Amino acid sequence: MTTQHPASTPAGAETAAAPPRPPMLRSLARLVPYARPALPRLIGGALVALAATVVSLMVPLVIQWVIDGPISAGSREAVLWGVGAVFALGLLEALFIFLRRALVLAPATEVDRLVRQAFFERLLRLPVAFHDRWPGGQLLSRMMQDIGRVRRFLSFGLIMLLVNLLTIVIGIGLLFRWHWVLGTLFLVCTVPLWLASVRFNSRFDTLSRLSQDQAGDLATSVEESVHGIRVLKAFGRGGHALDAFARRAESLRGTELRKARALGEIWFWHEIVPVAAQAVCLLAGVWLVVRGELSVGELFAFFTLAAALSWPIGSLGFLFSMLIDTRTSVDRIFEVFGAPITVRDPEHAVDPGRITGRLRFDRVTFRYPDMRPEEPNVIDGLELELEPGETLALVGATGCGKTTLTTLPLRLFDVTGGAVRLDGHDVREMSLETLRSHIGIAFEDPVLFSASVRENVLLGREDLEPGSDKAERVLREALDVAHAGFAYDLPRGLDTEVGEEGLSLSGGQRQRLALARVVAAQPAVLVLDDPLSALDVDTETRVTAELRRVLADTTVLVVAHRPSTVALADRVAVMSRGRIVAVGRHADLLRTSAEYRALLSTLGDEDRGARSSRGRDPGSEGASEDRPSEGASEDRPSEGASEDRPSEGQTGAGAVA
Ligand SMILES: Nc1ncnc2c1ncn2[C@@H]1O[C@H](COP(=O)(O)OP(=O)(O)OP(=O)(O)O)[C@@H](O)[C@H]1O
Repeated sequence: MTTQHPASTPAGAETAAAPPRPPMLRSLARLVPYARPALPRLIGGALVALAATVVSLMVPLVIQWVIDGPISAGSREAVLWGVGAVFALGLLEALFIFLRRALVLAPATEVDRLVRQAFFERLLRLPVAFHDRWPGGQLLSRMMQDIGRVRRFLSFGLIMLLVNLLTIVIGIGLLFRWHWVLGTLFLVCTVPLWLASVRFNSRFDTLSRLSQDQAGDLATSVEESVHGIRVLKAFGRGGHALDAFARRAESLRGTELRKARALGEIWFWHEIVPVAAQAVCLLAGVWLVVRGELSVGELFAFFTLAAALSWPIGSLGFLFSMLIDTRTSVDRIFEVFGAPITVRDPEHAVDPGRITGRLRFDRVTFRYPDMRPEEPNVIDGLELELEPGETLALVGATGCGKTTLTTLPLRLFDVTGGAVRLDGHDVREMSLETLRSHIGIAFEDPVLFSASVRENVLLGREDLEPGSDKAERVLREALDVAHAGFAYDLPRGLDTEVGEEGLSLSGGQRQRLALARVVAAQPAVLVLDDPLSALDVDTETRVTAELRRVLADTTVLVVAHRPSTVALADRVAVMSRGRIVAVGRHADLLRTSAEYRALLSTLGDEDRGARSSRGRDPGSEGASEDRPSEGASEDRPSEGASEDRPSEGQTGAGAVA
């Protein structure tokens, strides 16, 4: 992703429509709902910090009293009392600082946890369209880095900023108490500081956003490279990925350096101004003492207080930079919170009762949200109906919209026109939970989680008590149907952790576990997006036969990329440019549809090409790709039903010709 600044959202269209940035206070106020449980302790921490400041400001007053009183009067005992009081005030201040830390640490971590949890929950609820557009690294950096920054600000920056500002106001008020000339001089001397601060704030604000977006880009580089490590290695592109990473790291470094320079500059002003103010005030103070308008004690106290104000003034630059960084982080976090949840439960969900599995695409139109207006709809007024218990294969040229169509019944995307109906109900009228309990999906690219085989396969069966007899039965049946018996031979059997994304397994093994998962869910409607593409033909044929037997009552919509997958179907629908152009039994279509014949011949070519380049799934048993084994061909559902269902030879280009 190229960095987008200042409103870093990944899609160009979304950036253009990005809402205006809220002012600082409104931006930070969005944290209040998450900070509410922690507020009492945070306020307590702020009060204690204020008490520490008040105590520290009392020291100059005691000093003034000691100099003008006991020292002038020569009372040794009173001087000792004064020294004791200064010591006691120092102790009290240290105690208050300790208390502040103890009070705010735990609540800040609690806010951190709450925001993190809400952020993750939001990520889970946001539609697939959102995740298609946002790079993972950007989300990860917001989740980890930005939320961590908010925690640090709540536990330290916010309180110190408030307390130091208050200290400065009270301190300058006290300076006026001793002599208005000194107070005015001190205040005037700080004017360059405030001017430098305004310039710093706007400059640092821009840099802050840039660096945080660049950190997100960097995280995306790592995420993409780790994810695609096999491709990088296979193509020897590790060096290229490293170069790209180094360039991004260098950009981030550059921005961080500019930030550090800006911070260094403001630190300089914050350090120099109090010292310069003291020098000017010293001159004026001595002159006032000589004129008898100020006592020595008052002058001494003035400087003690001015010195005590050095840290609050000096720290402001750093605290403002923290504030700006935090505001940027809050903006970045709330860009995700503010992203619309477009696929949501209806206000009044219908309960469809028992589902028979009639699936109808009713003049369905669909286009992806980020498509340009001149691009045609991906699905364009498509009509298709699947009878309960029917298996329908969807075939079509690459890019015609098959995968897109499979995402619509489950509402991974919502149709942009028409409706998908399940047993006559528009799927948008049902709650997502109900809908997803009736429709299952298996993708060509199977995703497994870092969990055991058992947990992965039973992912959709929350209703089953883990380890119960029923759960075990469902698990074993699903593994049988998907021909995933290899799972029993893994080092810890079904308790074997399959590793991140199941990458410790072969592609075919992952596909079969993903298929077992959808079979175990026992939905009324099953949507299969070429889920057996990594299997050799014989294993695929056996799995297909088993699916047909077990899923006799299940409505199945299967995307077929090869003739052997068409064997699963009662009927075949031919898709072209987002529409169904022919639908019928395989044999009928062979006779009546030239498009189908042409398509099958290309599918046959692709099939052979794909299988010879892909190689056989190492986990599958059976014959070689080109010569089906005897046993396998006996198992074939197409045998004896050659009229209706294509066998390998029939569906290839040769058969069609
Ligand atoms: N997230 C997306 N945003 C924008 N356009 C997309 C998106 N996903 C797919 N498309 C476009 O939609 C069209 C249909 O894609 P789809 O994946 O549904 O085709 P397909 O028929 O399944 O192709 P294949 O057989 O190669 O898998 C393609 O032109 C594709 O570029």
